[in-house]
Amino acid sequence: MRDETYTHIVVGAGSAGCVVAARVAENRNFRVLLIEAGSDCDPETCSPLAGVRDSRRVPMKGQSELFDPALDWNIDVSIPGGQSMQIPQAKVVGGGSSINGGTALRNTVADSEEWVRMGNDRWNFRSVYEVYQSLEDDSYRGTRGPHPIARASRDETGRIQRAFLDGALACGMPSVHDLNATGAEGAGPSPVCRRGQVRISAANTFIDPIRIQSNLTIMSNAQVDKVLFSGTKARGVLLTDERILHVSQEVVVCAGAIFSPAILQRSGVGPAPLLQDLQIDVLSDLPVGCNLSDHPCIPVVSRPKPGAYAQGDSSLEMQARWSSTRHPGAIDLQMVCFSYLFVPAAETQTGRSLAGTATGHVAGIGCNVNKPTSLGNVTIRSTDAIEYPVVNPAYLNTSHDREIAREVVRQAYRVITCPAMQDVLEEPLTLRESIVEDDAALDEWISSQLSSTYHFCGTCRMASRRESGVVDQSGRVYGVDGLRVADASVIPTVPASNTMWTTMMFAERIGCSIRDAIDVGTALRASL
Ligand SMILES: Cc1cc2nc3c(=O)[nH]c(=O)nc-3n(C[C@H](O)[C@H](O)[C@H](O)COP(=O)(O)OP(=O)(O)OC[C@H]3O[C@@H](n4cnc5c(N)ncnc54)[C@H](O)[C@@H]3O)c2cc1C
Repeated sequence: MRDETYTHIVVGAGSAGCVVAARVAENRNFRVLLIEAGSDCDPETCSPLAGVRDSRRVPMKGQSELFDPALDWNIDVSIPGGQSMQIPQAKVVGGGSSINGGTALRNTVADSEEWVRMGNDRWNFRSVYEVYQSLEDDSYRGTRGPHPIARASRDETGRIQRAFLDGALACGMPSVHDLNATGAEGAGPSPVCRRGQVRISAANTFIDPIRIQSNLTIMSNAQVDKVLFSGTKARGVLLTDERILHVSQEVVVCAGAIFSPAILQRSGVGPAPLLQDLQIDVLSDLPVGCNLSDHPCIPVVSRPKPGAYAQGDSSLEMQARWSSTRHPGAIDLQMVCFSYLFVPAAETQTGRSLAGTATGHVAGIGCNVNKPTSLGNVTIRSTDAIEYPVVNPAYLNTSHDREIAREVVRQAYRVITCPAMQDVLEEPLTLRESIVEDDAALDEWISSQLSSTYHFCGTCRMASRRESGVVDQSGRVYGVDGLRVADASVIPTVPASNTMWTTMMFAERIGCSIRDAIDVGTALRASL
C-alpha cells in the first residue's frame, strides 16, 4: 500500500465495486482504494481457478464439483416454515460476476416506471437503456461497450437445453433469439457474459486493464467492519483487523445487498430502534436493511436419462420469460433450464438447495417469480462484524406471489412432461399431476421445494424519503455526508430480470457521477 489516505474508498470489489472503482479512477485527481474481503487474481501473476474460468458451470456448492469454499460466504437465509437454507454469496474480486451464471438481462420498461414512481425520475427507461448500450459488446444489441455478451445457438447446446427449448415452443411459447430486445417474451438463449466458454467478470473487464494505474490500489483479503465518521461526515473505514483507512472525499459501499446494509447498520446508519437495542449511536435513522427482495426459485427437477447430459455441456444456456395472466407486459415469470445440478446428500444440511430437496445429479427447470411483492429484511445480530446478519427474504409471503408461483410452476410442469423433455429426463422427482391441479396441494409442494435465485436487492433503496429511501438518485446516503451505496442494495425494486446486469448499470451511472462530481442524470463530461 502506498499511503493510507485516499480520496475515495470503495468497499467490496463485486459486480458493482469493480465498475465504480474503475470509473472513479478515470479521474486522475482521485486516489481510489478498492477493498475486498475475498481473494484477488491478477491475470499477470496468477491463473484463475478452473471453476471461475469455465462459464459452463456455476462454481458454487451444489452446482459444480469445481468449487472452492473460500470463494463463498455461504450464508443462512430464512425459508417458509421457520426453516433456513444455506445460499452462496461470492467472496472474491469480481464478486457475483466471477462465479455466477453470467446471465445479463436488462431491466424492463415496467421496472423503470416503478422506480420513477418512487422518486427516481433520472432512472427512466430511456436513460438506463443508453447506459446498457454503453456497457455492452453484444452482436445483437450493439458493440459500443467493453463487456462481452454472447448467446448460444441451438446446435451449440447440449441435449437437455435443446429439449427445453423444443418443449417450451411445443407448449406455445414464441421463439426469441434476443431476450434483451425491449418487451421480448418467449423462449431462447440467455445472454451470457462470456467469450467462448470463458466467464468474463466485472473484474476482467473493468479492473484487469487498469491494475497498474497509479491512482488505484486493490486491497484483497481485507474485511471492512464499519464506516468511521467525524460528526456526520464519513472519514474512513475500520477493518476487522482494526486497521483504519482514511478518506478525504467519499466512501462508496458496494458489499452487496446483504453485507452493505450490515456495514451501514454497524456504522450508525439504520433503523433507530435496531441500533439503539445494540447500543450503536444513531447518525441517520433510515430503513437500511428493509425492503429486501429476491426472485424465489422453485425447482422442478428430475433425473437425466442415460446419455442426456455430456460432461462438457453448459448447465445454463436456455430460458423463457413471459408475463403472468395477472400482469400483461410485466415479464414477471421466468423458467431457466438446468442441465446439471449436483447435490451430495451431506451438503444439504438444511435439506434445501437450488435443487429443492433433491440430491445427486438432477436437471430440469428453475421457476422464478420475477416481480414478487413480498419484502424481507437484513438485520445485524450484534456489533461484531464477523457474525453474519439475519437474512429473511420473506419468500412468497403474499397471496399475490403464491398465485404467480403456481402459474410458473404449472407452465414448467407442462414443459418438463412434454415429449421433447421426456426424451432426456425421467418423470419429475416429486411433482405430480394431482398436485399441479390442486391450488392448496401445489402451494404446499412449492413451499417444500422453494429456493433462491440469489438475486438479492433493495436493502439500501434508492427512493425519496417518503418511499422508504436510503439513498438519493446519485447513491448518496440521506442524513450523512461522504457516504454512498452503489450496488444491488440500491435497486429500488427487484427488476424482472437477473440482477447482475441491472446492478452494473446502476454502478456505472453512480461511478460516472462520482468521477465527474455531478449528479446522476446531468450531462457527463466529454473528457477529463
Ligand atoms: C451463485 C450465484 C449465481 C448467480 N447468477 C446470476 C446470473 O446468472 N445473472 C445475474 O444477473 N445475476 C446472478 N446472480 C446475482 C448477481 O451475482 C448479483 O446480483 C450481483 O453480483 C450483485 O452485485 P453486487 O456488487 O451488489 O454484490 P457482489 O457481486 O456480491 O459483490 C459484493 C462484494 O463485496 C465483498 N464484501 C462483502 N462484505 C465485505 C466487507 N465487509 N468488506 C469487504 N468486502 C466485502 C464480497 O466479498 C463481494 O466480492 C447470481 C448470484 C449468485 C450468488
